[in-house]
Amino acid sequence: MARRALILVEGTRSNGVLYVKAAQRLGLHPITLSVDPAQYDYLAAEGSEAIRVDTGNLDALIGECSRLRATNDIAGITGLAGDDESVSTTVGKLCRHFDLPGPDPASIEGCCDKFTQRQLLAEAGVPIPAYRVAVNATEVESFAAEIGLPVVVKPAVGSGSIGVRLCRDVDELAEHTTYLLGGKHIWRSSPRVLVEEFAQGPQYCAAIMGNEVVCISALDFGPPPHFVYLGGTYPAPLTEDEHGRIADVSLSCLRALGLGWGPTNVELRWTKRGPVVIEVNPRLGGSVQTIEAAYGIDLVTEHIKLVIGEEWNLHKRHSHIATARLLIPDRDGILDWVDGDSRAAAIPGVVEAKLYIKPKTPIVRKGDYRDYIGYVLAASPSRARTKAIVQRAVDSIHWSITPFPIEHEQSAASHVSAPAQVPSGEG
Ligand SMILES: Nc1ncnc2c1ncn2[C@@H]1O[C@H](COP(=O)(O)OP(=O)(O)OP(=O)(O)O)[C@@H](O)[C@H]1O
Repeated sequence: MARRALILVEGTRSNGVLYVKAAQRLGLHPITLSVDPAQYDYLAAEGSEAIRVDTGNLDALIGECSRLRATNDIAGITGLAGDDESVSTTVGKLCRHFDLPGPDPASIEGCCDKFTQRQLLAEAGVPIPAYRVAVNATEVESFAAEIGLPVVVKPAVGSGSIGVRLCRDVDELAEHTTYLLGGKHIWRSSPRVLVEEFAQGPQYCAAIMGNEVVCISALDFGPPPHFVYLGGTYPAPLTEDEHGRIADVSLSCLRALGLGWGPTNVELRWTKRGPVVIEVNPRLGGSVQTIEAAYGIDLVTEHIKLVIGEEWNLHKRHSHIATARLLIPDRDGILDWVDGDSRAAAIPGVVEAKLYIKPKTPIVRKGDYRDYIGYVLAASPSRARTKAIVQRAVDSIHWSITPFPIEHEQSAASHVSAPAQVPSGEG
């Protein structure tokens, strides 16, 4: 009998290995298709099959999957869009081609362009920040003046907070516009920049499967002008009324965007006018392990079940308070040493403590999700206890970074302006 294969198009540093392992647990043979499989360390570490394919090219993917069908029963296909969200649309089309369960590619495409997404949400009356799309510096400047500073300026297509900045005055605005439009930012398509009202208030994220809000978390970010994701807590401390309003707005996004198949993540901020939608992503967020620690639901496994046409089970097995904390280096330079991960992992209540970096690695912070060097996840039945456990774990991890010599420091300084973000860092 042919083995049952799960095709994974591309991967991610956070969720990729979870998909590979969950597929194996479900008795499936995972096969990753990627433009560069070597970028995913877990494939070699797990000995998981990978094939080099131009995943930006639908015909190439169809060709490879057709070839694989000779020796495999393809049970399902799904995509793990890392930096390149167009993968999700291509995967939707690939599923349609092979008549396999998958999301609507047109809805995914609309969602992945932040400007189109804003337009669709605005038409449906979903609360969002004021926004404009600009193609040159003059437009950025005049739209920012129209909206009023501070504004958030970001690429119309992108993820992981790459190129997203808070511009509080005209100098920051000019500097970031030059960064985005002056050749430093890498554009996959013609440059378009969103200029948005800065929606101020605590940030939440609704994790949705199908049309069901599974849970809502509170998210933490590093200091402005960057939006470096620092972690999140499940469930968010919300009243029933606040929870209901966030859930309602999140579900209205699904209707506006034609989503509702598989996982969706809705990020919102609670502002003076209540919940305002920051972004809708048609995929699982990076918090699946935190959700599992809080509720005992493995959303990766449940997503794969949907992808292969099986029934999922979103039943919560328990209800704990789970917090994930990413460790961000406090300065640029060469990492001399780092330790304490096993000490942190041994603390009761710590689910996982990991370091992603080895000594002698140069560190140049970028001001986005790529900056994290470690991770701590803790859970307990009480909010205060979880908070204390996370703090103890973070405090157990130490490192030392020697700044670059002066000539490097000057060139590095142009990428960087974030101060220390994790109090546990050495020095
Ligand atoms: N208009 C805004 N008002 C307030 N905060 C914003 C706004 N736009 C973006 N942000 C902040 O910047 C972060 C990243 O922005 P956004 O989600 O648009 O970018 P992204 O690159 O798609 O990130 P991700 O893939 O993590 O969702 C948001 O999570 C939010 O904290």
